Formats: sequence, C-alpha cells, structure tokens
Amino acid sequence: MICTPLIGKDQDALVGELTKVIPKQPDLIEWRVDFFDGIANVNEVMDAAKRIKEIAGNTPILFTRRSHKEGGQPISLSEDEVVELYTTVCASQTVDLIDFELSNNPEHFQYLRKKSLENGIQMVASYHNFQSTPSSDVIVQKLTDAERAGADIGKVAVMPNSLEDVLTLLHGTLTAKSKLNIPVITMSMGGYGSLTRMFGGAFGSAVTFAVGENSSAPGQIPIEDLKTVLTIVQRSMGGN
Ligand SMILES: O=C1C[C@@](O)(C(=O)O)C[C@@H](O)[C@@H]1O
Repeated sequence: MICTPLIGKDQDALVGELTKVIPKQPDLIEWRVDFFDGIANVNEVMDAAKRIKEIAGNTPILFTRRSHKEGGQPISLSEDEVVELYTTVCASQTVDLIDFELSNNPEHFQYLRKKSLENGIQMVASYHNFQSTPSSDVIVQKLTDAERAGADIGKVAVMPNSLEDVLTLLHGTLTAKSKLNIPVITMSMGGYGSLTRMFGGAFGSAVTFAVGENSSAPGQIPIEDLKTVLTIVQRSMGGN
C-alpha cells in the first residue's frame, strides 16, 4: 500500500494538500499533526480532523504526532497533553489508525492501546532513527517489541549511511515478516533508502510512504513514479 503524508500548518493548507493528493489515489493518508500550528488547541485539531475525513472519504487516515526526538517537529504540548489529544481524536473516530512511538512511556502506550481498541482504531507502534541503521537483530527486536506491546502494526524507519545499511534493513524486514504475526512497515530514508521505498514490499513491508503533494521524510519519491515501479515489480514477481 502507498501512504502519502499531509504536513499543512493550518486547515487551509491541509485542505489544499488533500485536494491535490486525493485524485492521485493513495491507499492511506497520514496526517502529521506535529506540523500543525494549532496542535495545542484541541478544537482546532478536531475541526481539521473532521474536514480531512470529509474530503478523504473512504481513504483511511493515519494520525501521527512524530516526536522531536524521533525526527518530528518541536511542539508545545507535554507528553500527557499529547496522550489527551490522541484520546480525543480516537473518541471522535475521525481517523482509522494512530501511530505512537515505542519509545513513549509504556503506560501512555497501553492507555492509548485501550482507547484505540475501544474505538475500532488500529495502532501502529513505531521506531525511527534519523542518524544510522542499527543491526538487523535490533530492527527485528523493535518490530517484535511492537507485537508484544499489542500493536496492530510495527513500523521502523532508519537512515542508511551505505548500501550495506539498505541490505540490513531489508534483511531485518524479511526476518521479522517470517517471525511475526502482525504486518510490518519498514523503510530506509535518504537517497540510498529510496530503494527500500520501491522494493521493500517484496521483502515484507506492507506500506511505503510517497510524496503526494509534500514530503515528510528524506528519500520519499513522488506517488506517480512509485506506482509505475510497483506495477512493474508486482507484474514481474507475479510468477513467484
Ligand atoms: O514514520 C514515518 C515514515 C517516514 O519517516 C518516512 O521515512 O517515510 C515518514 C513519516 O511521515 C512517517 O510517520
């Protein structure tokens, strides 16, 4: 599946992005709420969430606050307030999935697992490293931790500093895919990492992030280009 991020600073910008992205038919849309200037005002967030849902129609929405320490934008909310925001968004059922980092307070994680389940919302447990690529064992461990924590989906995004690092991510993905019962989403970022955005699906990654209108991480490629590549990959691997 292809996911395109929204990074608008206000509702008008988000609507503008979404209006351009929807005709490109992503499978999933991620709202990166850490880019939203009104993040500290729950009413503003809820208004925007409802508007996004209206325009997105049947395309599922993934709600993500990426923390500053894992590569997101700095925000003024405390971690308790972030959890409150996620709770309100879950209760409103304006989103279909939430992304919450594995490094968050385990009590917060379990609280949101409960709230998401109560509202029929899927939970992605994520790990990001914008500096380097850990070993394949560590990548598999992060995805295993996601499953153990009760997440519906595990996600790992790492930075490669060499082509070997790209192989490490793909190897970790393939291993995790064969060991775990939940779907995994993995990617390497940056120039080298763009290979994983095109070919990661063959190694077990369930979702790849692409540019619909704007990019949210280094190495994302335009959805039009990605669709061309995925069509070729799927057609040529069809016999296997
Ligand atoms: O975790 C991810 C993956 C990502 O970092 C990427 O590299 O495509 C982009 C983020 O918006 C998303 O939350």
